[in-house]
Amino acid sequence: MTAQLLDGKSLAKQIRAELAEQVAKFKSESNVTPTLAAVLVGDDPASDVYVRNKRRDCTEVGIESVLHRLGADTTQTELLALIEKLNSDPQVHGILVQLPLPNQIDTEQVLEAIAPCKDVDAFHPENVGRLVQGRPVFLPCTPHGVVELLKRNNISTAGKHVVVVGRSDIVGKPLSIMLAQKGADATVTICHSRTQDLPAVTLLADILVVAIGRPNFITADMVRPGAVVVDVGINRTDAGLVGDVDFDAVSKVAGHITPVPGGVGPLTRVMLLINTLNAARTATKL
Ligand SMILES: Nc1nc(=O)c2c([nH]1)NC[C@@H]1CN(c3ccc(C(=O)N[C@@H](CCC(=O)O)C(=O)O)cc3)C=[N+]21
Repeated sequence: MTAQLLDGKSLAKQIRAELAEQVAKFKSESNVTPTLAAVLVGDDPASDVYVRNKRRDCTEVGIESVLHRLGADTTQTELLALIEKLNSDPQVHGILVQLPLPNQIDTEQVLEAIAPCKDVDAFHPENVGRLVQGRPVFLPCTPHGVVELLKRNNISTAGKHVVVVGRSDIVGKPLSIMLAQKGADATVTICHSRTQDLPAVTLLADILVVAIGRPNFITADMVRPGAVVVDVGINRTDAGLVGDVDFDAVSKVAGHITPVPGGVGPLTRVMLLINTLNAARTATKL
């Protein structure tokens, strides 16, 4: 192991401490408690854990979280009715509908039903559009977590070649756009399952970000010595939780690397808290 570890877990803890102060100040000035409504449909055990962790984070910083648990057989109409209720509830500042949703649910329609001003995941097309135009209200949590992890470790992206592997709507696509924008100023290449000679491209990366959901997919021969490697993958295998990067091998060649767990994941959760506080600020005009 020669690479320097990018410790998301302790950074997230530090940011939560900063946030707790901001939340306390906001509460005393406004007499309003920032509130997140979390909607959990069905009984996926992983989703259960995620939502529990998010709610624990909320408690830690003084944000109220209200869980709405719906059965696996919930209909589209029932879920849309709940979202409508949360949209018009002035006590609720942020709405999180945990993904994935059961098969009978039209996910796109559900995400579009969330009021954009309460869309703390930034999944609504209005918020995606605003992000692309460089005037976001909310930043998507995982991409924002990656950007903040780099920033707080003094890793500049300006002028650097960032190679993003994965083009998902929740990570690869928005992250690529954010990194190419003014302020971040990276040169961005997006790779995906149809990319020809992927190692030839990843070897060019000053900063390599991987978000594809394939355990240990990135091997040492795909990484330029000294590169920064950010692993967004969360894969549950028989060997436990592993990322998309073969950590043991890649950490011998990389300059910096994120672990899984303890890398990007904890920061994703922190960004949800930031968005919820900002939603409450906007609703309260403070
Ligand atoms: N509406 C919605 N918004 C999401 O942001 C969202 C979602 N649905 N569905 C699922 C994915 C996944 N995701 C993670 C967040 C934190 C960790 C995290 O904290 N990971 C810990 C380990 C936790 C564990 O043991 O699983 C770590 O990497 O150290 C992981 C995954 C958010 N997602």
